[in-house]
Amino acid sequence: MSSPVLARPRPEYGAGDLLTAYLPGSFYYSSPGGTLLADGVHAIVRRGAGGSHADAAARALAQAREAGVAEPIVAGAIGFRPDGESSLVVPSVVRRAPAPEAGDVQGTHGAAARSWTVTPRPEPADYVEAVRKALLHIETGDIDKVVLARALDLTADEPVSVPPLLASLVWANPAAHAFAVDVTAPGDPAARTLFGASPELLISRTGNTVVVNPLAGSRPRVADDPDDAENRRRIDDLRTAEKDRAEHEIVVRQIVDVLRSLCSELDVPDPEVIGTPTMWHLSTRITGTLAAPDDPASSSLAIAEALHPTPAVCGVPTSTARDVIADLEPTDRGYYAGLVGWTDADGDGEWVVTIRCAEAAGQAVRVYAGAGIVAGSDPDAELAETSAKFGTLLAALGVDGGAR
Ligand SMILES: C=C(O[C@H]1C=CC=C(C(=O)O)[C@@H]1O)C(=O)O
Repeated sequence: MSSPVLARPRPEYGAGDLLTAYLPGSFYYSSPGGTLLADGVHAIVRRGAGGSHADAAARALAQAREAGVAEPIVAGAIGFRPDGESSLVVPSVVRRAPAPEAGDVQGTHGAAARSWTVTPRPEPADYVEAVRKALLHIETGDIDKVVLARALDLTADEPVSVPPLLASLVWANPAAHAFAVDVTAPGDPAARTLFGASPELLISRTGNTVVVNPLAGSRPRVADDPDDAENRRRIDDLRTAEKDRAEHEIVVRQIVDVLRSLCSELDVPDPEVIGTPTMWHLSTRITGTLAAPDDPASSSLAIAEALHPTPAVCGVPTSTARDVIADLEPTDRGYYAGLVGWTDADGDGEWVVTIRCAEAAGQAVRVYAGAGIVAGSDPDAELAETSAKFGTLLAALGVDGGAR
């Protein structure tokens, strides 16, 4: 008679357990698909010259399996620029839990309330001027669209602790794609953590199904609107505004072009309006069936790299828009407008667009926000839109967002 195989039972975690267990240095990611906390570094994933992150990840995952790592993943962040920074690892230990729900997350806004000095980069008037210059590029036909971003540099009177900020972000919007990634590079004077709560899914892949959910076209959400009349008016306005529909359509078109070459079926519904605690956005939830899921080009990270940068963060045509961004934005984007997520050895995974985010190092936090500029954009309205987008992070930081 054979004896039963003894297996150590897998511990079960709740989303709140993993959020509470997060410490800087770990990788945290939660979304409606579930919660993931990854600790330790089994291997650092570096692409070779001219190679892709997806190829480097596939090699690292194969080696990790050979080394006996059970169900390895590659997790981390990739910066905006093609030659920019990346921070990808095969973690030593991965814990998973269901998606966070309102009830199981403790937190408050302003968890880190303290005194801050705030320096806008550039000054708001200079951002408005940059939008005007971008509109000239659109008028002359160099580009159809560009996303112009700005940053706020915040300095606290003591070192910034990321865990309560992350908890605040998840508490404020459990349905967001919340993340915290160690992005410290050799030689950095202090550990750096990228964290945020992105509403924009770049791609999720489960088996042969992919979901891509671009957002573009926005209105600030009114917090104090007792009968919701003003918010309803803004939603209707956004749904029908020609400028916003055009801005959105540019993004969907580029994404569909990429997915068509990979999918045997593609469902592209009409845009709808979705809300975050601070914004309303036009959203299109695209679903596809992969024609060749075993092809390395169909892994979640390979598709994410093929889609990046979408015109939700860069523009059209991509390379000219990138040049316009380099010319008009005074600060390097770093990890902002890149991608954050994870992929496993089967190619399944989830990557989000790195927006509604900040980078913390020592006493400093840099918060980013951008807005899509197309023909018909109003420079003052774009400034107001970026101010509203800062609200996601500023609320968590306990910084008054007025007139930023
Ligand atoms: C670039 C950002 O947002 C993008 C995502 C949603 C709506 C957007 C917009 O309406 O401009 C942007 O494309 C950002 O939040 O920094």
